[in-house]
Amino acid sequence: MSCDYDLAIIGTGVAASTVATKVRAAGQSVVAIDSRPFGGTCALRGCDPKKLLLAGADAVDHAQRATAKGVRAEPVLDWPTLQSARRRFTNEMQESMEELYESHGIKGFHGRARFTGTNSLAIGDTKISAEHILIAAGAEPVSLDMPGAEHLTTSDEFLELDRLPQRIVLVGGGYVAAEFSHIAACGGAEVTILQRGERLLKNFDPDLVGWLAGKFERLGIEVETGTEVRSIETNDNELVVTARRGDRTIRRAADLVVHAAGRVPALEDLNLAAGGVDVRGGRLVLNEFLQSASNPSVYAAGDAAQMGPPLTPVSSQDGHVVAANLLEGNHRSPDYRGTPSVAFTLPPIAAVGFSEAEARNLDLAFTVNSDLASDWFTARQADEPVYGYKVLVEDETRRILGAHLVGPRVDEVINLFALAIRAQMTADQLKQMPFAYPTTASDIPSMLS
Ligand SMILES: Cc1cc2nc3c(=O)[nH]c(=O)nc-3n(C[C@H](O)[C@H](O)[C@H](O)COP(=O)(O)OP(=O)(O)OC[C@H]3O[C@@H](n4cnc5c(N)ncnc54)[C@H](O)[C@@H]3O)c2cc1C
Ligand SMILES: NC(=O)c1ccc[n+]([C@@H]2O[C@H](COP(=O)([O-])OP(=O)(O)OC[C@H]3O[C@@H](n4cnc5c(N)ncnc54)[C@H](O)[C@@H]3O)[C@@H](O)[C@H]2O)c1
Repeated sequence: MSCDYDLAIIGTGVAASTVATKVRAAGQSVVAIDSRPFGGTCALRGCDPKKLLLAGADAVDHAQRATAKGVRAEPVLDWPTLQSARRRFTNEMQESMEELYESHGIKGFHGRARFTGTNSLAIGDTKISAEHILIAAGAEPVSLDMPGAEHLTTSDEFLELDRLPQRIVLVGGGYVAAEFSHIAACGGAEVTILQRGERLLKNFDPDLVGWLAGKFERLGIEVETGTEVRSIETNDNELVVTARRGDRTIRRAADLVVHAAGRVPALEDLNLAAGGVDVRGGRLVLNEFLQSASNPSVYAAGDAAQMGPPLTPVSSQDGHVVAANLLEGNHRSPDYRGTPSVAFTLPPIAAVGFSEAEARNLDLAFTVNSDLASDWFTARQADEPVYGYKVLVEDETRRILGAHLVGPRVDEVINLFALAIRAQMTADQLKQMPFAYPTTASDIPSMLS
């Protein structure tokens, strides 16, 4: 049976566009389907718009820290102006993504896709068939089974707020809560984080997160850990959040309650059973080639596949892997080693490679170089006392096993450690690098002694 297209792709985010452009460039016919404007989460509702809002927050934070350098005026974040800048960027991004698909000769459909057979999809009343189907549908906020969950504001909605409400509660204490709390606090809001876990930012080193906690305090952010949100009620013009901490009940009144409690693969309405695509525990069952174990015509990539952490560089790598496997037969598997991750707090916190706990669990023999470096030049010139590092160096090989950083510009410096890990460089080779001075990177040799 001949199909309408060689490849049909559900989604138009980083994973989807990587595969679409490569497969189309090889001469195959490709159709991409998205129920929202083309471009996906990172460009339109995640990394980029968030970092634009953070740029405003960062300027306010820096000016507040720089009084000792003669900065005098009390900075104010004008939220509507900041949002106009964000909106301009997002609108341009949407347009350029639509153009990208068109200019590559990739057919685009706007609508919700669902499987109707092993090689077929329906988008509303339109039916299409394809030799291969890629699920690159991303992730969505995990549904919270509690009374009043309908009052939660999603991260998508937070990033588009026309007005910043005065009292904001964030449910959860991971990436979204940490980043949004710093944006909102610098915008003048009173912010509370209610986190079920025992600490904030579980994907980052606990000592460094402890050092960063001082900054949450300085920004006036209330952080309650070990606290599970149980319900949200409306009371006149406000929301009341009820949470449990051990046997204590905590209540907070708020104007806005934000969902920051995690995201799961967006698989729910894909009708995967009709496509013969197996799912176990809310995740697609995939082989090492990112191919469905039950339907060889189907591949998955990015947040929808969740083979690696749900981050943009992982979606991009998955895209390259799937494109290679589609074009040359199954031969490539993703290798997520040395993928850096950053939570863009003020200052940022970053990690790459093994955590100290992971390295100990693996019984590796290694040396830990770690310090709170508030008195180093980097911290002093930036007026930011939150500056510290933890670098793990394997004893026998002297290779970098993991690097963990918090402080000014570590979101850039972590990429150098990622490069060292991917290239299997030794600590001694890295120490001999002539880094430009004075930069945060020029501290690297001192982190390796
Ligand atoms: C607030 C926020 C901030 C983030 N910040 C960062 C960051 O700083 N750095 C980082 O590395 N990562 C960040 N991430 C994570 C990053 O955005 C994702 O890992 C990445 O965008 C996933 O890309 P993807 O291509 O897998 O899916 P997506 O970009 O999510 O694309 C999936 C697309 O599929 C569409 N879709 C879903 N179901 C269907 C259907 N049935 N029919 C049609 N279309 C459908 C969706 O509309 C969506 O456009 C952030 C995430 C969020 C939410
Ligand atoms: N800078 C970045 O790279 C970045 C930024 C934002 C989001 N993201 C991606 O998006 C994903 C989702 O981010 P996120 O921050 O929503 O999730 P997360 O998984 O980072 O954190 C969610 C937290 O919510 C807590 N939680 C769950 N239910 C709760 C409840 N009822 N009450 C209180 N706490 C509760 C959990 O204990 C968990 O610690 C992340 O996994 C990340 O990969 C990345």
